[in-house]
Amino acid sequence: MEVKVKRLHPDAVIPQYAHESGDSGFDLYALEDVIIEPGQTVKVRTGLVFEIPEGYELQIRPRSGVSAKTKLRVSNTPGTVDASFRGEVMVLVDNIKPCVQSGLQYNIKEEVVNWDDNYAPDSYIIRKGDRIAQAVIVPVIRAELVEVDELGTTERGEGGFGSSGTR
Ligand SMILES: O=c1ccn([C@H]2C[C@H](O)[C@@H](COP(=O)(O)OP(=O)(O)OP(=O)(O)O)O2)c(=O)[nH]1
Repeated sequence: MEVKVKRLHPDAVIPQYAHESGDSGFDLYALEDVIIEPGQTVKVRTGLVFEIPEGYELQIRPRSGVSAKTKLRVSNTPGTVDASFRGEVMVLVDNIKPCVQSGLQYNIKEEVVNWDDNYAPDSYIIRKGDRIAQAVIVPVIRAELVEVDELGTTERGEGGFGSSGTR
């Protein structure tokens, strides 16, 4: 399947699947440097516009490495990029690191990059070209939603939210 992608900036990186086959997704690259302070949510530019074929969507998901190594999280995972969307794809990222006033600033490898009172403590810097998230193209079903008075019964019924216990 072919998916058209347009760069809004010459520095935007056209993503590729890392392996010739078998990868579900391709990484999304930050277009520019962004500092994220503790508790902050930022929109990270990719510099890319996609033309997703009708019947599909692009989902933005976290990279496990970034989640395992840092306190950066994709805010709205999975982010939905609609087939009809012709704007720049942005990645919403939260810094959930509690601010302990350490004066340290980290990069996405969780290496300390600054120790300087000019930087907000416990902030992260995402550098231009960092792979901050991944994207997966998935089929979607557009259902016809029909209002009714009665629904079919099931064994589970209304049980949910831990009703079966945790073990
Ligand atoms: O992480 C995301 C999520 C969404 N979008 C873009 C593509 C998507 O098609 C559009 C709208 O997203 P969504 O439907 O999640 O936003 P909404 O809050 O429901 O706003 P809208 O009223 O614009 O649909 O924003 C992104 O670039 N990144």
